[in-house]
Amino acid sequence: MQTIGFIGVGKMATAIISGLDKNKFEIIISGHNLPKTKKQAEELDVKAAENHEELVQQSDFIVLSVKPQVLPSVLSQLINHLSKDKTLISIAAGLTLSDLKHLADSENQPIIRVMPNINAQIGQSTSAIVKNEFVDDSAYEIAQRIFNAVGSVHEIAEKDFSTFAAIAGSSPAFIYMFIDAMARAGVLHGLPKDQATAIVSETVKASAEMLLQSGENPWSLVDKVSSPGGTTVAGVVSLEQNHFGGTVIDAISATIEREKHLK
Ligand SMILES: NC(=O)C1=CN([C@@H]2O[C@H](COP(=O)(O)OP(=O)(O)OC[C@H]3O[C@@H](n4cnc5c(N)ncnc54)[C@H](O)[C@@H]3O)[C@@H](O)[C@H]2O)C=CC1
Ligand SMILES: O=C(O)[C@@H]1CCC=N1
Repeated sequence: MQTIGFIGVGKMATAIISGLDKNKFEIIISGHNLPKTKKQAEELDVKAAENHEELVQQSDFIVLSVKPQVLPSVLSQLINHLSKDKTLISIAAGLTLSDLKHLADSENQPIIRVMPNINAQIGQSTSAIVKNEFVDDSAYEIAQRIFNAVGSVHEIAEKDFSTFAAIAGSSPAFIYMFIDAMARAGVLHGLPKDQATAIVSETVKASAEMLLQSGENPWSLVDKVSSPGGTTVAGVVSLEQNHFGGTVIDAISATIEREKHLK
């Protein structure tokens, strides 16, 4: 059985570990506070390493799940313990395969970059994956299996990772903002907040399902909902007049821009 080590056990690592079948993968974790790591290991039903070095020694795959600003110092502690039969997987935003190779101080270290999202927590992450030339087919297939266990995996070119990170990694936050704003409008007009949030969430979920299942493009569905002289088109025109599309595009561009300056 392959052993997967997670360094940094915060929101993302916890979400991913929760979705993995412990009968198919051996899982080991290490953090920066041993008593806390041991408690997390108990809760997640996985092993705790005494330190990062021990984790690396015992792991076939090492998932770097710390913040991008912390990752360089973590990786610098691992340099002397890495070998070509161990694959590094980074889920950090903003650090390229080339940055990671440089930080690992190795010319031919197998490295995979993945961008998951918070929906891993319910087994529905939309993740992107890319590898360097030192990852063999079998390691790449196992890495894809790890992230397929918590959602879907898209192979994309590394040049598109910043864009993917914005429209899939960060976008759940923007979607929650949209849901909350619409629910608040429901409250303004008399509905209880919990009920309004549930109503909007169900509608957002079904509308996304509709797009995926029907294969129609979003604007043709907008037109289907908008009766001539009816209610929907009044709201559609108000959104347009208030720069809804442009505002969303600006937010994605700002997110992409920030990703490029994280390290
Ligand atoms: N939160 C999200 O929605 C997403 C996050 N990511 C990426 O995932 C990575 C982790 O993000 P989160 O889980 O959100 O952050 P987090 O802050 O919840 O988790 C990071 C964990 O690392 C631990 N840590 C700090 N210093 C450490 C060290 N020296 N050694 C070991 N552990 C240490 C912290 O105690 C914390 O538990 C980041 O690089 C982020 O860019 C990627 C996609 C989505
Ligand atoms: O906000 C962040 O930096 C991370 C990357 C994608 C989602 N959260």
